[in-house]
Amino acid sequence: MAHRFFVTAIGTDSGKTVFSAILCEALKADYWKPIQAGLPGDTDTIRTLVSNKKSHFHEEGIKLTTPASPHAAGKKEEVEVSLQRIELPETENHLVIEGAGGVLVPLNDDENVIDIAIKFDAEVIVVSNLYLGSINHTLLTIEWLLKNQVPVRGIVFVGDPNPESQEIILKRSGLEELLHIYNEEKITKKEIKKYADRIREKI
Ligand SMILES: Nc1ncnc2c1ncn2[C@@H]1O[C@H](COP(=O)(O)OP(=O)(O)OP(=O)(O)O)[C@@H](O)[C@H]1O
Ligand SMILES: C[C@H](N)[C@H](N)CCCCCC(=O)O
Ligand SMILES: [Mg+2]
Repeated sequence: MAHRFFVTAIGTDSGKTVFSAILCEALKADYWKPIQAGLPGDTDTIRTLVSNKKSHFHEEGIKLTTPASPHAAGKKEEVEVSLQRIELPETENHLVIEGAGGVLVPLNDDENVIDIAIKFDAEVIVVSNLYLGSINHTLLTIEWLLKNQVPVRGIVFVGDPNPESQEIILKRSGLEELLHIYNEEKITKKEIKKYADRIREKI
């Protein structure tokens, strides 16, 4: 059966696109960014990072150029941002869907980015950066997801190892660590392939 994953994080600029590239490479999966706010778009970045020839990069659902929360970017550009306007691309392949920012980033007055994962029955993967303060951000994100019955596949840590933080997050959440992405000097196709080899057997 084809997997459908939704990659979220505990904030913005956290490594969702990098991890999405890794997951696409590991599964030769398709990629889709349902709401893009800001340039360059993540889909173009993913194209430069994925090496396999099977992955297909679908057109973004809603494209905004303003680097802001989708609700604000939509208002500024006079574009309607709503769940109803976002349609799943057709594919038989595994699909990696990348959110925008974190779970409760608003699309509009009533809807949030995470509603996209719920609408399309995707399993959520949480990218958790390791910085002072990240325990709270990570556990709040996971608690919200689990209390709202959103299926969470696991956690991906990004950054310098912090065993105390990682252990307590895993223990309190009961979730599995799927991958640890270290701080790399540069993110290129080579690093993406290296991490794809590590996550392949876990997913
Ligand atoms: N492990 C890493 N090592 C070094 N640089 C990284 C790593 N992970 C991410 N980066 C860099 O950090 C920046 C932000 O990462 P990325 O674009 O993946 O974040 P994002 O969560 O997708 O952001 P957005 O919310 O805008 O979609 C990028 O320039 C990326 O190359
Ligand atoms: C511009 C940025 N890179 C993302 N596309 C959107 C992030 C929205 C974050 C909103 C917030 O949580 O304050
Ligand atoms: Mg991104």
